[in-house]
Amino acid sequence: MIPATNQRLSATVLFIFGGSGDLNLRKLTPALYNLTIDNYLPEQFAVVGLGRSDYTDETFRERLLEGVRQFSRRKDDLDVTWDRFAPKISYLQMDAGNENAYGKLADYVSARQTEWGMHANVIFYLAVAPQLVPGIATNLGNLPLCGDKQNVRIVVEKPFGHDLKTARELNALLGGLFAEEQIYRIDHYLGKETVQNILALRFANSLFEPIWNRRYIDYVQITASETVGLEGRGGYYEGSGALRDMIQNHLLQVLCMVATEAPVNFDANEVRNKKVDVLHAIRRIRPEQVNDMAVRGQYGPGPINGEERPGYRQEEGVKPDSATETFAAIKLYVDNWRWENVPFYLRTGKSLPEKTTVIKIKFKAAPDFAFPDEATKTWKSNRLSIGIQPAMDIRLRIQAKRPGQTLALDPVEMVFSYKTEYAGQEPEAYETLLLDVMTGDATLFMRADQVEAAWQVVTPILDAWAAEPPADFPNYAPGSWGPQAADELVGKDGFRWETK
Ligand SMILES: NC(=O)C1=CN([C@@H]2O[C@H](COP(=O)(O)OP(=O)(O)OC[C@H]3O[C@@H](n4cnc5c(N)ncnc54)[C@H](OP(=O)(O)O)[C@@H]3O)[C@@H](O)[C@H]2O)C=CC1
Ligand SMILES: O=C1O[C@H](COP(=O)(O)O)[C@@H](O)[C@H](O)[C@H]1O
Repeated sequence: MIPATNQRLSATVLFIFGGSGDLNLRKLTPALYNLTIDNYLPEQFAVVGLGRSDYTDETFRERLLEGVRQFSRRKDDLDVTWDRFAPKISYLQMDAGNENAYGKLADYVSARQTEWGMHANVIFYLAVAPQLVPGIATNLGNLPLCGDKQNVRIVVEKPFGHDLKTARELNALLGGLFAEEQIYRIDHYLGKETVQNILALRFANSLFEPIWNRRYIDYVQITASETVGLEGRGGYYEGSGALRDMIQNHLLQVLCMVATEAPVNFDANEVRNKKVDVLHAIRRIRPEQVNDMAVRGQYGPGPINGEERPGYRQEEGVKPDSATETFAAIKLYVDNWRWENVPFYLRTGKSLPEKTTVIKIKFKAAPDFAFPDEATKTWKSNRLSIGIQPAMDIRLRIQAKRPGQTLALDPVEMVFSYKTEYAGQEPEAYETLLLDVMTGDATLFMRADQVEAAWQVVTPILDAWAAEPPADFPNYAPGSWGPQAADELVGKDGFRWETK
């Protein structure tokens, strides 16, 4: 989390493997640029992009400036701030598979330390495809400078492993090369303001905690829907699918924020211990239960918002008979004192009608016997909606008396909106996360056991789906809310999906 005060950071060298890639262009450089505007970066700061592509420092900076123009949340005073930031950027052409090239990184750090006259923190950010991670980590781990547990950190992007086995292998590899406190496994949802705010809402207000349990809550729904299709990421997505891409990481982390017990303090390990307890408490789905607890879908061709779209199987990099799911909905139970038998429904998908991530917490209905029948026609139970994005808000639905001489009731909402309250100036997730890596705060990052516990939750579903290829793919139209079976998943419990 960004420190309450504009605390001074130590001198830092940040290496970005995948400097020439999309993540750096869209997210990392715009985030660093915004941290520059806010004066969070230390005076002695250097960022080095790495890749095989041919750039000079100058052409690399030009490319990144384009990225800032296109993707930064703020562009005001662009020339002035860019001139302040650009000299800190350089490019190093290097094939990550060439183990002899890594000495150059150590030389670069020594040169900066000599120039600055001080020791520097060193961060290696691995913004590369997952298959490159073991090799890069091994070469870095062999550098003597990485023995400095205090000041050298490695950041690993998602996906963290392809399944439980490969996640364990990667954890074992990283654990043999680095101390756990040096390893920062990114889940960018944890950097979102609205996700962090769940803990503030729950534990900085006395109002909610007494009713935040099975006695008062009917169910929890977490939806992360996207209108986009593959956006050229077929090569990655085809081997992943919605369950691995979104639920194993982002949505389970959001579930943990909703379900966790109160931490005693906000130390990284305390918060992560409490969250991993939730993952351990999730009821294991037995193979014969998978069809009752999980639904998968894949979009076909068709129009979305007036635009004709190819089906998933027609996208580049996708097999014509692909069994990869672009939609997944699952039902989970958290078997502990607080949550016994409260269903948690999670769903995500591509080519859906809207881009939204929202949590709906539905409370049990109040008894209505005292009110006349006419008054209860629109009776709705209380519901807390936590808008993660694009709407960043919290809405509490209550019943109100409609003004007039008759006793009629309407459901109405009490709203807290970031836009009205904070003028929409929230930092992007990557700003928060990069700053956290620089300050050495791992609270919002995944610990090895958390990643593995999350894989354990989805493993039975992944196994069952792999064993039985879907017979009905493609089974939803672009612009719809996924396959009909997803409605039945909640419908058979007497509920329906809620986005509005
Ligand atoms: N893009 C996004 O919005 C998001 C991406 N991620 C994750 O970030 C990671 C990177 O994704 P993304 O930026 O989209 O991928 P890209 O394909 O755009 O970039 C891959 C990068 O890896 C570099 N690279 C590939 N092979 C080598 C090599 N042998 N030696 C050195 N560099 C190499 C490429 O550089 P060059 O070609 O110059 O060698 C390029 O800079 C992935 O794990 C992805 O899942 C996570 C969330 C969002
Ligand atoms: O990690 C990923 O997240 C994005 C969605 O992120 P958001 O912040 O826009 O909600 C998703 O499109 C992508 O497939 C996935 O890899």
